[in-house]
Amino acid sequence: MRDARVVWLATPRQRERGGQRNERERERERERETGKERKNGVLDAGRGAPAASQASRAPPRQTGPPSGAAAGPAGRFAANRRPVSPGKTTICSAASGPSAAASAAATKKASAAWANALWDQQQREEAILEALVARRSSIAGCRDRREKAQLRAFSLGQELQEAATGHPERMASLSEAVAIASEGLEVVLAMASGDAAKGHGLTQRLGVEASRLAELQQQLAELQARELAEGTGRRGLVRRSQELQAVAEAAQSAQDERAGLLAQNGLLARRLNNEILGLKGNFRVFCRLRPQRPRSDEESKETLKVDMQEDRQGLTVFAAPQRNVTGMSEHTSSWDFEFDHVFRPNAPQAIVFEEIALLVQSALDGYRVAIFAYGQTGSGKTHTMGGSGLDAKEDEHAGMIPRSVDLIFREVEQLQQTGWSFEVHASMAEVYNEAVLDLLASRQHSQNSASSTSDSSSTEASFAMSSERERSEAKFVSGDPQLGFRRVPVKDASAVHALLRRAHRERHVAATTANERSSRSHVVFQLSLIGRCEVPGQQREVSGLLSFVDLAGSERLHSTGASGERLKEAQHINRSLGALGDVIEAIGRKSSCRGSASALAVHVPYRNSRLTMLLRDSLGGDSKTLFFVNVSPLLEHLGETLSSLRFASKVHACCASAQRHVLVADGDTAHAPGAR
Ligand SMILES: Nc1ncnc2c1ncn2[C@@H]1O[C@H](COP(=O)(O)OP(=O)(O)OP(=O)(O)O)[C@@H](O)[C@H]1O
Repeated sequence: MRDARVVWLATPRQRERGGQRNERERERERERETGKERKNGVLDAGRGAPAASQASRAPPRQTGPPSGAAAGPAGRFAANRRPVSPGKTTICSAASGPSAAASAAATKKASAAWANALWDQQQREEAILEALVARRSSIAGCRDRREKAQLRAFSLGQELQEAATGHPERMASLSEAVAIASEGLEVVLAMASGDAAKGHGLTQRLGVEASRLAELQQQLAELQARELAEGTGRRGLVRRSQELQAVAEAAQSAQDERAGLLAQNGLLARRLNNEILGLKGNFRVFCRLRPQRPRSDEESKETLKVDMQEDRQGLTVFAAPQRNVTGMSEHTSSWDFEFDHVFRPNAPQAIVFEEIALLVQSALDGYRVAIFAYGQTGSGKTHTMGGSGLDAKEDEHAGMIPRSVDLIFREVEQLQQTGWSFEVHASMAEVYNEAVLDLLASRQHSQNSASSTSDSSSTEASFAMSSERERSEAKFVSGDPQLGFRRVPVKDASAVHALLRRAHRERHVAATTANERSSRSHVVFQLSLIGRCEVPGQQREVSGLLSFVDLAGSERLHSTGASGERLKEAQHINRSLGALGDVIEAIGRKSSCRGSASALAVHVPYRNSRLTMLLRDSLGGDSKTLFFVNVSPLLEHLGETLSSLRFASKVHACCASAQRHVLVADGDTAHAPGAR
């Protein structure tokens, strides 16, 4: 376009002047060349046959004249001016004389040299001519081509001028279009530039978004993988939990079955236990001899002579030998007694407890069990029942009560594993001069909390806060002592031990104010046991009662010579012990005629004393009763010892009689309330 525009911009006048100048130059050039040709006229002849000139150039420089005439200008020149051979020159000189010959030879030689030089010059000129001819030919060719090109350019210029002249409007419109297109292009370029900037920003954002997207995709993939894994894990957990549930159900059913079997086994064991007890007798009497206390005033006193046979559960008590009136002979009185078991003075508490453990356990089967300690003052009743201070749970001297409490709660714990649950209540009362005192009553306000916890110190502290007046006023139970009794719920053995310690202190306080009242009163400690079995198909409820009775020391009024308060106490004690004996004797008779109409006619005089009223539920019927008769080792207590042993022997006789009747009437059946 630009070339076209440049060509188009030259004016016709300019182009005409350019053409005239070129033409004049060409004319001048032709004249110069024509002039040259005139000067070189010699050469003009050979211009028409350059090929022949070329061919004549072949023979090289020679020492003699050419052998023949050469064709063409070179040949002609050679024919006119042939170089002279020196040999021929010598021959010529010999014919005309020696000096002439020498001169001729020299001339010949110079002529040969001149000819040769001329020959060389001629050769060079020919070469130049040939080059000139070739150049001229080339120039002529160029000139022709230039002329043709000038003609062609001229015609094209004319065509262009015609085209420009004939289509100005189109050119203008094209130019305008080009301008518009240029503007449009610029706009497009500007837009493209803006778009490029925008595109760059967008590209950057796109990059950020792309990386964010990639990140999100990766997170999604991770989540999906995790979800897959969790899904697998969840499925595994569900499967595992189902398996565990199945195992748990199987274990539960096995446990139920085991519990059922255990319950049945326990039941059978207890039935067997109770049958053994039944065979041994529901009334039993154990005799326990107290050892002589070392390092006491007893060491200097005469001891009672007692003979115990190995092959039987009995003993023979000997009086001191007595001389007859003449003094010539000596007589020793002796008394034989039979009991269910006799413990020697050195028998430890644990051995004694072994003998009563089954009896204690039967209270958990719904039996009413009563364990009495009977004997004169200082014979070891309290020691047998409570041990050293009633709180020696872990002590080897711990008595039957703390050991029984521990056993009961151990058993309760084991029974819980077989589907049993127990409610245990404790009560403690004292019967003094036919009055019943509730030893747990004064702290009733704190009993519930005290019983539900094994923190005995807090209960003791609260108990200590109440004044002695409050305690003494609150403790007396009027009316039916069984109804007035407070039964305190206890959760474990330590709660019971705490109660026992406090009751012991309470009793001790009373003893200081009432002068050895402890030995002049009966103390009754009871645990009521209500058990429920929840095993399917074996549901039942049992209610047992375990009573420990530390009886007041028996006393022979005529031998002690007591009077006043002591006499009154002794009378109450003897009366209540007599009433107890009567009740036991009536129970024995009733048991003897079990199953007959006369059994109904036997009246059991429970209401003859506060003690028997209190123990009404613990005596008779299907209850199990054990009497410890404690014996002092001192000879000086022989009278009291014999009295106690006779009382115990009477009880044992009744029990033995009743037992024989039971065995005859019921065969080997032992009555088990829990088995009903
Ligand atoms: N089996 C025994 N072994 C060792 N010491 C004993 C035994 N029995 C009793 N004692 C001791 O004999 C003394 C009197 O015993 P204990 O107080 O138990 O008699 P008690 O019959 O309860 O008297 P009381 O009727 O006056 O209360 C106590 O010091 C006691 O420790």
